[in-house]
Amino acid sequence: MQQSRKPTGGKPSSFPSNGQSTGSQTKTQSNISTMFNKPHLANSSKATPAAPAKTALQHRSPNIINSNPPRFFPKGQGLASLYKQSDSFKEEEAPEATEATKGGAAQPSAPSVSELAAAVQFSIEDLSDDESLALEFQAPSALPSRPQQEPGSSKIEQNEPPPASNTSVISWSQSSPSHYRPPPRPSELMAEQLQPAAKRPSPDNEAQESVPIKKKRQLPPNWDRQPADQDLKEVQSTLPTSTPVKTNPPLWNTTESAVKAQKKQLKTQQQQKESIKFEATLGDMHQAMKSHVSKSAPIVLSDEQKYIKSLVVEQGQSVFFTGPAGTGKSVLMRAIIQDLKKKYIRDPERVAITASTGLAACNIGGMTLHSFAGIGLGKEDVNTLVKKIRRNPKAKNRWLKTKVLIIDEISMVDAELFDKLSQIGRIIRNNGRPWGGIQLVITGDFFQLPPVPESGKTREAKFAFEAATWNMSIDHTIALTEVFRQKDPEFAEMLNEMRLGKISDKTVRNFQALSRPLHFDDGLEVTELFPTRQEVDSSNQKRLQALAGKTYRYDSVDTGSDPVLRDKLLANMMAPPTIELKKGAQVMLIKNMDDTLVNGSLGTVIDFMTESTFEIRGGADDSDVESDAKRRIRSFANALSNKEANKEYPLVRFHAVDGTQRNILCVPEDWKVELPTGEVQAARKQLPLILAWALSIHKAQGQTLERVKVDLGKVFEKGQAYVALSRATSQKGLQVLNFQKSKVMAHPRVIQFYNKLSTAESVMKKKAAGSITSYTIRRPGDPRALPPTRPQDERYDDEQNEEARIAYG
Ligand SMILES: Nc1ncnc2c1ncn2[C@@H]1O[C@H](COP(=O)(O)OP(=O)(O)OP(=O)(O)O)[C@@H](O)[C@H]1O
Repeated sequence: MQQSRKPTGGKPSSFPSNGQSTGSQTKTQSNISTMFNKPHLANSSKATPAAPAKTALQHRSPNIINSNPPRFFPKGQGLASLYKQSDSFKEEEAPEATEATKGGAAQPSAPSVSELAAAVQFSIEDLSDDESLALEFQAPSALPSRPQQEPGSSKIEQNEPPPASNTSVISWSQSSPSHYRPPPRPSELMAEQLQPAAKRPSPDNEAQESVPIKKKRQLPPNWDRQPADQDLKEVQSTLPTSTPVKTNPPLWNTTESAVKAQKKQLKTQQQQKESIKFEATLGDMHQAMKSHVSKSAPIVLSDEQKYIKSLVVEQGQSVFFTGPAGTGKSVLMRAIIQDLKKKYIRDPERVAITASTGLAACNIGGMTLHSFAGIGLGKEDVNTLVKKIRRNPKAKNRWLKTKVLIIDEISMVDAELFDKLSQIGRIIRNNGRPWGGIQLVITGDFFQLPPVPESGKTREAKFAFEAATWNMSIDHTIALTEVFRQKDPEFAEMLNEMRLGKISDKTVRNFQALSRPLHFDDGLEVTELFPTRQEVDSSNQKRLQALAGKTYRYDSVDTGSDPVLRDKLLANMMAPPTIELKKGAQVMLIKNMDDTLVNGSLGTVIDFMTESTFEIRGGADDSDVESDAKRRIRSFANALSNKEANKEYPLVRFHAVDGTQRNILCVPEDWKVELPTGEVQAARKQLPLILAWALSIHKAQGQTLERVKVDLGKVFEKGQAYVALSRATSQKGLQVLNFQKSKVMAHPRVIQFYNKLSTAESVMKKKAAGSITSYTIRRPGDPRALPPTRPQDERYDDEQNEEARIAYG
């Protein structure tokens, strides 16, 4: 979650700092490079400044509120404008209003700004209490014609903003010239989306060419209705010219009955049009929310990260990159995946994305290693498994097509499986190289959670690095050394000692001092981490029951062609099948929204409301809404015939990583497990939230948490204590109960493995290979990379394992 690092300077420690200020972002590095006995990184200080933090989401998304009121309505006819009355026109003109202005007074059909404002302020409810008002409604025949303007001659074109990036905001006053055209017909819209941007016919071609090609967006469902054009005309007819305006009095028939009849007719027509308009705008709104929500500001990779990415993507090397918690392994893996997808854009099946567990696989949009391989539980011998795969055309095809295999959270893959898969690859692909010549990209930290021992087996599972084929499968082992998660170098060092299982007395005292209770007065409570799921569920349920008020239940919508496979794939998904919430519930966001609202952000449910209500109220508390606006909210909420549109969703006050509080209406999001071809095997639509008073350590792996409470008395597995405590970003936000040295168990064989890396580093140092801890291993017969001086005994072998086991008991 933490993205800023402060310069610390000072003397080198086991986490020497190499901070730098990068633009608006101040950075602190907690460098653990000394753990690998290497000098401090020289190049890492050249990191490119981070991209500007603001995103479209903060300004435009209707379901995310920062300090700015929401202003999103693509066609300039949004609910917000109705609520905000003329204010919205004082500050910024709606596109239609601007269009009218462009036309000047000579355009008879173009309404003035004040007419537009009056028109959009109009509400059905206004009619019911205005008995004395006599109106005549005249349906317009068409939209106002587009004024003929020479390019560059109009005020608007002169003031046109620079081309927007796909994350930048185009406010109403900065709309692209294309926005001033009448809305396209659905068929045109569809054709336009299918065409390459450069070929799109447009009077604003120049402007369009400079705008990046947008992601193809689905049309709102109601646009498919027949006859679509008719509906569109109806919607268009409700645009400013269609609204009866008091400044244009007709010839009145002033009899009471005539007035009543006119009012009734007007009301009916208006209701029909409002309803159509609502469906159109809500459809758009849904789409817009999706597209904004999924955007996130890119993190600028450090030099270490860039180096590894280039080894993988440009040089096609098999790489295992590792490093302590918070060094950006997941961030790097996501960047690598993105680049590999681009590299193999013509044949996406060349890249297989996998992880050791379902949860980890979901986090990177992949499948489990077992599923990829098509081996079921994989307990049989290699020959039996090969036969099984050959009977499964999809699995066989995956093995044959894959060029790059991504494996995340390798610490939970056991050596036996690693060797079996390597052998299977050789047989199925008829290629004698490990894994049949597939390029491997592996990440994880063996000091974190270990492989789960098979039930019934007495033997402790072996780590993947202990596999016989490990060394020959990997070209480079690289350690990331720059800690991003913890800003405080002292805390980062305490965690590193813990990781290595070598805790000094000072660190013991420091951790013991963290047993005090945490108090914050911003309403956000501490997340408690437990080793088992049962403890987590019971703790969360107790807290939920203790809250007064109505319970809101949200069931996921799960899809997938094969129900058995679907359920299996969805079983480990972070998004739960059902979530119950109440006002006051503490929740955690489980999707990245932008650079400050990320997977792991904590918040409190402060209300429940529909999307349209949220759009009008801007996420404000009831007390902030004027009574007139409330009446309008009710009016429009009633106008929504769509059941989904009336559904109430939780409004969550999130504590963003930049210290701000942001109110977000959390609507369902999509999670998919898909094959590289894009075929969806399973999908879940659910709120991006889980209850977060308590979390399991297993689920917390990979997360960044601001406030954490851990009782080490309950920890039973090696690596658990380190995973739990290293989720915290600072000592200030960490409470540790029952800290004992003996509870912090680093696995001796893991220590030994990492010590080997530092030995390798000293060899690599001689090569002056730069700042990266890189351990290059030669494949048999491969003359590349391996320095001839490297002693053979650097390979990890079973003899050494045995020694280590004896030495450490
Ligand atoms: N290059 C970077 N610049 C700024 N922040 C970064 C960078 N890389 C990672 N981070 C941030 O550091 C934090 C930890 O990153 P990440 O989760 O990828 O680490 P990790 O090594 O995978 O941790 P863990 O092993 O605990 O899962 C995140 O908040 C992430 O946004």
